[in-house]
Amino acid sequence: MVYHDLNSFESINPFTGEKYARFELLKSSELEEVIAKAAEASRKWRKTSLKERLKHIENLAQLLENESEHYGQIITLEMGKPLKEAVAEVKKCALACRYYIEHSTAHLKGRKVSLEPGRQAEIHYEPTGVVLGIMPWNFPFWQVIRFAIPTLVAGNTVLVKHAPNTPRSALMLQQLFIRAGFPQGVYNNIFIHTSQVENLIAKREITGVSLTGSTRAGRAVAALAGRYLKPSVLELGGSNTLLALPDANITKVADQAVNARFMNAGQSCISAKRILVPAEKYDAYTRELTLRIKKLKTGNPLLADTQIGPLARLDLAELAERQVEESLRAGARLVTGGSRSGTLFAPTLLTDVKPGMAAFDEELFAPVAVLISYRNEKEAVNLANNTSYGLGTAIFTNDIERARKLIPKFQDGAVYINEWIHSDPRLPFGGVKDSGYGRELSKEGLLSFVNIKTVVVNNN
Ligand SMILES: O=CCCCC(=O)O
Repeated sequence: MVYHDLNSFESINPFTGEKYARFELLKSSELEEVIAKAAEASRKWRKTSLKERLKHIENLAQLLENESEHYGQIITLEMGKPLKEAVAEVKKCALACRYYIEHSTAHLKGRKVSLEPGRQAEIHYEPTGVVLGIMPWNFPFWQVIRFAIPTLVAGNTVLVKHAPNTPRSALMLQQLFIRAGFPQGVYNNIFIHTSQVENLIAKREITGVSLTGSTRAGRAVAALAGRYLKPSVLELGGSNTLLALPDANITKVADQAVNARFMNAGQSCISAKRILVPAEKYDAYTRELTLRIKKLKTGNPLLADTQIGPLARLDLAELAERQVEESLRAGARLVTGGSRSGTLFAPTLLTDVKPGMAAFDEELFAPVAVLISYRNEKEAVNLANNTSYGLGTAIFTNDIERARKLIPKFQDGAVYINEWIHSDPRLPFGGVKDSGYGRELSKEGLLSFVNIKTVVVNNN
């Protein structure tokens, strides 16, 4: 197995190690040309009607729906998620397009406010210009679409800096936008090094930046956005809690916890990284989870029955291994898994995990379930909030009213009751604390990069 060179854009199959392609970084002069084209395109694109913009989004939705298998293969070969999940990811991109086709007119309508007789106010939503998206590899189509579609619908153009290990997905997305008929310069893939990002954010043409990625990257981008006064949206790491209340159905929770933790081999910000169960049911949960985790089929992500593919890069597998080993040394117990062959990480269950251990304190981006016990509700809430992250908590119980009372206690961007947390184009998505700020998707995502213009008309 080979390491990715993260200073370049390299497509390597994480299951076989086969190198597909390596792409040159844009030279400064080439990047200047792209920025100029995006700015020129933005002057025209902002004047097109919403209907015209949505026509292109409709074309894109159709391409994504009709060719989901093809693009799913590209994702799987490049970052290793099981083909079934990759195809579902592409289909979800089409769903996001369809959500905005249906709702953008209402969301962008603005509103009127009557002030005094003869005085009226209006709130207009206007595009801002060219918005930069810095996107990750774990959902290489979905995260880009989640940023780009609302941003384009609002009348902006975009530059997209994708992750260095998913350049083929990046190029396929660029092609898709061209095939869907978007004018030249509206959607721009840029292969640039992180060191080029500051100059880009500093440019007058760049009017905002959206980053999905690590908290470390978020801090760096937020500092630049602050220095150059550009609005930013940050969707960063997470350490979501899945909390089973004492009355919850153990089988149902175990099924959902395994889905919530092992999807995409655990490489998701919203994955259930800490499973909290009552102390008196700890052994039962350990048994039920172990049964399910042992059955997970690991291997070639192209095969229909594979549930856990390789991790996307060798260095990520090594990092996860280090986190598991450190947790074991600190007193956690390994119930199953724990081993690795190259990028293939065995589905793992750690129990007896406590604050202070890597498996509790750090984001574990791997197929590792972490089981924690609590003695009472207060302790459960404290444990859930005992993290720097704040994306989401899922509560399982038959007592919805009891769960409702807990909602304000969680320092999170989302609380789901009796469902594992996943994003949905109809709902705002984002976090608090080290998980970032701002929201994507739904109406809030559409308004992330608009100028909210207040207009007052005085007829007196
Ligand atoms: O790493 C973040 C994953 C987000 C996945 C989703 O939007 O469902």
